[in-house]
Amino acid sequence: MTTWALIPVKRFVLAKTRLSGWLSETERAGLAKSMLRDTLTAVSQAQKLDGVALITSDPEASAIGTALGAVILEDTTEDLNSALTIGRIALQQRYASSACLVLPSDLPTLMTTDVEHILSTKTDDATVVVVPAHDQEGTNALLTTKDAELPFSFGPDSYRRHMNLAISMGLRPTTLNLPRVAIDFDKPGDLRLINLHAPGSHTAGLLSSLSHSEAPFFKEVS
Ligand SMILES: Nc1nc2c(ncn2[C@@H]2O[C@H](COP(=O)(O)OP(=O)(O)OP(=O)(O)O)[C@@H](O)[C@H]2O)c(=O)[nH]1
Ligand SMILES: O=C(O)[C@H](O)COP(=O)(O)O
Repeated sequence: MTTWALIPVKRFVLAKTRLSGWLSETERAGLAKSMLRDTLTAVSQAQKLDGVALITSDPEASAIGTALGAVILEDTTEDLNSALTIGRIALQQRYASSACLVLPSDLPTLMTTDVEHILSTKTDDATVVVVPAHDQEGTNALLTTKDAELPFSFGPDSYRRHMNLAISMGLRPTTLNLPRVAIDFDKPGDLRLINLHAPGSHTAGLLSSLSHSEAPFFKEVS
């Protein structure tokens, strides 16, 4: 089985809108870049992967991806689920990929061993593995295989939706609760988790540089 990771990256100027009440567009873009670097650094070292692809329309994200060894797929849709669907097909056609691990680009505490753990759960050609976000609402990792081509349904409450979709297709999806995969950074309160679990990460460094500013964000969460 040939397994690829597929990481979607939204244009940095549009990133982290849920933090827009606390951080400027420039700060949010910087945060998204740092998180991409952390995520990609962990994923690209996974021995069980045959390749890593980014799907994006952002030139800077493409440059970061290329520098860290990823293949770049162009996002012509600017819609997450459409982009992932196109990306999965492209990986099948160009690289004979038969399993696809989707990971968002905002997992600053992710470690390579977490990726290996998810991949070792793959038992056959009809495997679906879902790792929920720490709020048990989002999907922070989704492994699908060629005989279990779950349609992508990211968006609010996607964890439950992905599980229900898999069950409705007659599949038996596996849920993995992996604390470091579950930590994404969507809301101010998530900052505590990052400082606690990934003190040496690009993301923690960026956040510490921002904390010297007057951003009200840090006052609220400290
Ligand atoms: N290629 C691509 N990636 C996307 C798109 N929308 C979201 N993503 C990526 O999908 C993952 C989850 O993103 P979201 O939670 O929707 O967006 P976010 O920027 O992290 O946060 P919010 O703007 O607050 O929702 C991240 O890796 C995003 O960069 C899209 O339209 N195209
Ligand atoms: O499941 C999803 O759509 C993405 O992971 C986003 O969910 P989030 O709210 O956890 O970022």
